[in-house]
Amino acid sequence: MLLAQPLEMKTIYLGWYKEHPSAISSFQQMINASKGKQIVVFLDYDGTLSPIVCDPDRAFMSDQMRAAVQDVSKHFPTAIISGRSREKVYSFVKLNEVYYSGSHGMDTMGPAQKNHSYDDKYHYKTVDEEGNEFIVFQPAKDFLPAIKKMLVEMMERTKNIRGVVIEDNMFCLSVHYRHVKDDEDYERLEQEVKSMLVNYPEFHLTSGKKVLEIRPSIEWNKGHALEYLINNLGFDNSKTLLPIYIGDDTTDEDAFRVLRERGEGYPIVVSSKPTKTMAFHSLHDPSEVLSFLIRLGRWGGSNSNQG
Ligand SMILES: O=P(O)(O)OC[C@H]1O[C@H](O[C@H]2O[C@H](CO)[C@@H](O)[C@H](O)[C@H]2O)[C@H](O)[C@@H](O)[C@@H]1O
Repeated sequence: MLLAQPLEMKTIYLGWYKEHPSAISSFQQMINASKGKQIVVFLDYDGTLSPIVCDPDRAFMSDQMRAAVQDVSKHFPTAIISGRSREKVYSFVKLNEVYYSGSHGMDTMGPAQKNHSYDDKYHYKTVDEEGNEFIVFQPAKDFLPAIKKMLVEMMERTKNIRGVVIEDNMFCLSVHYRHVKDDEDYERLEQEVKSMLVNYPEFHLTSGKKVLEIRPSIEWNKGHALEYLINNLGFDNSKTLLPIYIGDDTTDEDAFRVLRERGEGYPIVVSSKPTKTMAFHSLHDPSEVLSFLIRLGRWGGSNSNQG
C-alpha cells in the first residue's frame, strides 16, 4: 500500500498534465493557430503575476515580470483582471499601457469608444495625464455604502480573533485567515462572517486561497469583465479574436468558462498540482508565467503584422 501510493499519485499527475498540457510546451502549436487572428491577453494578478505570500500588502511583482507584461502589451491589448481593488492592483503593476479590472471584474477601466454613449449611472469618463479618455464601468456601484458599513462591522466583529486580516477591495471585502492558527478561531471567524451576512442578504460569500470573500450578489464576475473588455476594446468585428487568459484561482474559472463557451482562445490555469479546472493548458507557477510571457512578447516583436 505504501509503495503503491506514490505511483498512484504519479499516474493522477501525468493524467492531469495530459489533459492540461503545459502552455510552454504547446507554445508553437498555440501560435500556429493564431494566424490571422487578433491575440488579446488577460492576466490575473495574485498567484499569476506575483507569488502567493503571507502578507497581502507585500505581494509585489518582480521587475522582470513587469518588463515581460509591458513587452506583451506593446504587441497585444493586455488587461489585468484581479480580485483586488483596481487602484491597488495598479499600484503593484504600475504600467499605463495595460487595462485594469479590479474587484473581481466589478470595476473596469477601458478605452472610451467613439460614437458610443455611456449615459448610465454605472459608467463614467476619466482622462489620464496624457489626455487619453477612458471609461470606468462599475456595475456594483449601488452596493458601495453597504460595503463600507460591512467593513467597519467586520473589523469590530473580528478584532479579538488573532491573525485575521481584512482587505478593502472597493466592491468586495477579503477576509484573510492565512494567519489564523487555531481551528476554533477559524470557526469563530466563519461564524462572524456568516452571521453578519444575515443582515446583508444582497451579498454572498465565496472563497479563495485562505481567504473568504464578501461579494455583492450581482451577476458579474471575471468572465463578464473579460467579455466587457473584449466588446469595448474597439476590435474590428470581422477579425477573429484569440484571447489568452492566465489565472490561478477559482474566480478565474468564470473567465475560463467564457472562453470555452465562446469557443475561442486559450484559458491557462496556473497550478503546481492537479486541480479541477475549465482551462485547456497549464503553467506550474508565476515563474512559468514569466517564461510564457517573455516568449509571447518576443514572438509578438518578430511578427509586426500582429496586434
Ligand atoms: O484575483 P487575484 O488577483 O488573484 O486576487 C485574489 C485575491 O488575492 C490576494 O489574496 C491572495 O494572495 C495574497 C498575497 O499573495 C495571499 O496572502 C492570500 O492568502 C491570497 O488569498 C488578495 O489579497 C485578495 O484581496 C484577492 O481577492
